[in-house]
Amino acid sequence: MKGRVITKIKGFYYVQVEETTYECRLRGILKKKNNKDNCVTGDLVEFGEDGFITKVYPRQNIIHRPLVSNIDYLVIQFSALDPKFDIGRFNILLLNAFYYKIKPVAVINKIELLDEEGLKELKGQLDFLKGLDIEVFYISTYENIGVEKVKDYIKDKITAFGGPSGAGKSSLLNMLQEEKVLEIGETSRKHSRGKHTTKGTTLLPMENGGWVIDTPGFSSIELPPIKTVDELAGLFTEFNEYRNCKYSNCIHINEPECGIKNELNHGISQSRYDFYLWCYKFYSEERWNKY
Ligand SMILES: Nc1nc2c(ncn2[C@@H]2O[C@H](COP(=O)(O)OP(=O)(O)OP(=O)(O)O)[C@@H](O)[C@H]2O)c(=O)[nH]1
Ligand SMILES: [Zn+2]
Repeated sequence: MKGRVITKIKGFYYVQVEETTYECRLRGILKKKNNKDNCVTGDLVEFGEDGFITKVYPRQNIIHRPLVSNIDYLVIQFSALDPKFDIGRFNILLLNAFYYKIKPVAVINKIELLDEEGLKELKGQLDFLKGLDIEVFYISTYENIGVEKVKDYIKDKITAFGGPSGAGKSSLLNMLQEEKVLEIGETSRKHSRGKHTTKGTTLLPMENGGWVIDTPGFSSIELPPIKTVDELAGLFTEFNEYRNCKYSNCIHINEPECGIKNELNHGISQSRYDFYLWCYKFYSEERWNKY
């Protein structure tokens, strides 16, 4: 049978096939010593009637904190106020999403705290997301505004969360996941779900299909291990269209006739370009010269 690993508890893998969860183990041949990546939460696997997993399907992506694979969306969640929205930190999360090949979705919570003027200003700051084909949801978990729309959008997918402390990630997670506790087969009861069992990352099912990852993973301050300036520029996907620079090795900083700089305030937003410069400075000073 083919199913999805939704959690790992003490060496057992819980594999969901439609409405049922099976307790499985990994075939020895699939185990590599000291390798936690053999089979992880999120993996699509093949298993037999004996409960042994015989195959782990190729992954679309994997992250290690929390350890989980095949993530479809990263919800980048901030609050409008308290704590105040921070475009710099927002861009850092966006960079992570592109680096780990996870489609980003922006969620701004606590909008009931903003007046009309404030909301307009915030929308202006996030206007560049249209050009990146990224959806933005303005929500309030307190007043249940916009939560259903988020739910619809991430239906049938695996969704991770990131954002600063206090943005309301736990509040949103609680509203997205299905109320009923997962049904786990008899045999597993002795191993599972006690308060003190060590448990891996868990996919929490949503009512209409799909899962949310139980632990918010990405922080708004960590920068991904980008190795070169080309790799960095490649993660600004809005640059792609305008890369008709005079010099083929242009890094879009001081060179003349740069296709990116020519597009400033047209195809390329100033705030994104400023963030690119900020990253370039950070990586070249703090990372790239320290081999
Ligand atoms: N005003 C307002 N407050 C909210 C809303 N949603 C959540 N909060 C409050 O914001 C605070 C932080 O919410 P959490 O859900 O714990 O935030 P979090 O992002 O999980 O925070 P960490 O666990 O620190 O990462 C709590 O006091 C919530 O009650 C909202 O829509 N409006
Ligand atoms: Zn250029």
